[in-house]
Amino acid sequence: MLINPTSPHPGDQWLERNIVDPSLKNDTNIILETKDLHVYYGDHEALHEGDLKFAEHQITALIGPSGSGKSTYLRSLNRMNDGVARVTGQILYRGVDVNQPQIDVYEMRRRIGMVFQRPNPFSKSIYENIAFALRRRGMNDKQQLDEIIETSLKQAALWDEVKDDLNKSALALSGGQQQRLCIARAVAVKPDILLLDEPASALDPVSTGKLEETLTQLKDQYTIIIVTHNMQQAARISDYTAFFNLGRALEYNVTSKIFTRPKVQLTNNYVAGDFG
Ligand SMILES: Nc1ncnc2c1ncn2[C@@H]1O[C@H](COP(=O)(O)OP(=O)(O)OP(=O)(O)O)[C@@H](O)[C@H]1O
Repeated sequence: MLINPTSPHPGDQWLERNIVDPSLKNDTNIILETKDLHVYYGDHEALHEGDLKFAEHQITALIGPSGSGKSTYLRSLNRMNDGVARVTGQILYRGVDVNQPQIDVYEMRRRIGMVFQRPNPFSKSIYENIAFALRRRGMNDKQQLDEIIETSLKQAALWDEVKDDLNKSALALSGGQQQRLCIARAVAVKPDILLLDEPASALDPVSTGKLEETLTQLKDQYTIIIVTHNMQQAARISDYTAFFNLGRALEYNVTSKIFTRPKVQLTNNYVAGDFG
């Protein structure tokens, strides 16, 4: 059955977006879960019906047409929408609702880190870009800082390119290197989850390839949720994919199924490039 992409209620097929992969039905490896999530910008409801579960050490891609609510959803997960949008419903990180008033937002964002669309390094050296957050957390031991900075740059697959000049300005790096530095900065504080909002959209194909390789390696240690417009990228790097349309997560499944045998016609149309 064809679904009208402009209809806010594509009927019973909504039910079919439900999680079907057994690993996601086993709640023991669920690190993050959203329930009955609604997000409003003023009177405009930008997101509704976004019930998703994320398994540990998996990459999940959020795909869908422009304005479908992917970034709104992602930014709600670590409260980046605070002061911008009103969020109702539950966002459970290891069973704890991140919107509870007693939550330490700074600590929560350390555990649920974020990398933005455009690389945003500070106007400081490569070393200081990473040391900054560590010092803020009270770490001042030079040897300890050196070790963590080296490990983080290695995890972000940037170490070999910058190890001989860590005092160089981060702004002198290429766009792709800057984005990997932002990943190094995010992983230095040992998060559990990394949220990435179209991290490759400003990068050339070579840098994009390196970034994808880096993300694939990072999933051994982190749970990754990535918004992308790039279907090939979602298919290449993600284990699970959620298709968003008109403010709802319409279908969610293992990536291979979303791209080869989606249950919802609209998902099929989107991944086939019929609209976007
Ligand atoms: N800061 C904001 N203030 C008001 N409305 C917003 C804001 N951010 C997003 N919106 C609206 O919320 C809806 C969802 O936008 P969102 O950016 O989440 O979609 P998206 O799927 O990420 O789109 P894109 O792929 O273009 O980034 C859109 O109607 C958008 O105009």
